[in-house]
Amino acid sequence: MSARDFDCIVIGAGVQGSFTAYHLAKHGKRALLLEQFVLPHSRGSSHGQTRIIRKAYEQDFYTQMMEECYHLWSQLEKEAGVKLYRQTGLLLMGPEKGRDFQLFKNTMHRNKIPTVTLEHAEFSQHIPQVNRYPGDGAIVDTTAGVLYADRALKAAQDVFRSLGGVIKDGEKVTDIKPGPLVTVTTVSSVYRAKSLVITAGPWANTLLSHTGLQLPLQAVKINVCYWRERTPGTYSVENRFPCFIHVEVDGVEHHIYGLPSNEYPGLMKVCYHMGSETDPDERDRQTDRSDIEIVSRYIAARFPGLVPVPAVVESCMYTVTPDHHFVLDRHPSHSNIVIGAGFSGHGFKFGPIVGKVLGELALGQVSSYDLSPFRIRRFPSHSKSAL
Ligand SMILES: Cc1cc2nc3c(=O)[nH]c(=O)nc-3n(C[C@H](O)[C@H](O)[C@H](O)COP(=O)(O)OP(=O)(O)OC[C@H]3O[C@@H](n4cnc5c(N)ncnc54)[C@H](O)[C@@H]3O)c2cc1C
Ligand SMILES: O=C(O)[C@@H]1CCCC=N1
Repeated sequence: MSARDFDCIVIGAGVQGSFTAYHLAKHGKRALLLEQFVLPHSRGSSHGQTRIIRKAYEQDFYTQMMEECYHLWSQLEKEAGVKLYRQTGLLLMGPEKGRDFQLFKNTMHRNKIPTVTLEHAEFSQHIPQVNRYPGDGAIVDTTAGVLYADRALKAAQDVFRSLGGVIKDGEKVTDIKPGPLVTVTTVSSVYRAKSLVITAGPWANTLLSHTGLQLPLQAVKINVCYWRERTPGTYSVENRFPCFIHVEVDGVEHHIYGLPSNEYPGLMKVCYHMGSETDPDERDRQTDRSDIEIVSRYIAARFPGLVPVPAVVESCMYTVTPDHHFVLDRHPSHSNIVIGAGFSGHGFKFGPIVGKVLGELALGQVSSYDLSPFRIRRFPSHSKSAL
């Protein structure tokens, strides 16, 4: 095998590509992870200090995947010798009789996820920092918490390297030639491999165009807002404030979510779970702030301990599918090309399991999970394969 020949090439060193490469190296495969930017970078979807991890979901299949995923996160913590997870619980709020609240609640109960339901009196006793509205339900997924995202990405990449994996960063892929051996051309070299995994985040369709496939993916810019506590520590991890998701907030289409103040002292991250469409190469030209206005109004009404003007605004991107479910599948025309895309703003926590599943597909194995919710063929009128 020459230095440019691999068992598998993975394009994109975000959370999903890094964990796919990690999984392949753990299985003794010679893997190459290609990244267009110099690592670490903040131009995709996986940067930033924190993400929510939870078992609370509307669908059983996500909740069930999280069961093993928690073990895989803890395994990486041990291998890398770093703390990646902090348990805080996740407070789910929303109209008690509403569809979304009921879906979350029923999934948690059906799957026997440890929960605590907060009735009105208990809510004001345990969460005095939030104004609860009449008719709102509140239930806590006690398994949930915070993942230290930047640290986690580095840990997966470090372990991958320590197992003999090769990372080439600052090396943008410019062409893909499908075949029994896939040829991948970058700005500075040409590589070949028995299989290829494309985990390119918001750039997925740019890369897929070399293979004759386009998916219904929308890249959106998210304004990541941090809000100042009037009294520092009010909503902090130390003060046992949990992560939260508020569903079906009055008059807005998408969830609002937040994490306890932690990474920036005195500031709490609260965001709207959607943004405005962007070209990933022109992210900073998307200047729409309507999501910030939505969160600001929400904070003024519900979080009296926060100043409703953002103190820090950072940028990140989601790659959204029409049903907000992931794409985890083989290419319809080239079975040795595997695609992980469309993580729709909730994929980080699944990194280790997504890496496992994509690695299995790349190795021609049967997946450990039922992948029917994630198949490309669920988009019949949109996906097209020209090759
Ligand atoms: C603000 C925000 C908050 C979020 N909160 C949560 C949360 O609380 N919990 C949760 O589970 N998830 C959350 N998510 C979602 C999660 O972070 C994403 O689903 C996940 O990071 C997607 O990872 P990815 O690897 O698919 O994409 P990316 O991280 O974008 O990685 C793709 C990589 O491919 C590279 N690439 C692209 N084209 C090429 C090319 N031609 N050549 C080489 N490399 C290329 C890119 O540079 C990039 O590094 C959040 C996302 C955002 C933006
Ligand atoms: O995935 C998550 O947990 C977060 C919070 C809810 C909306 C999206 N991301």
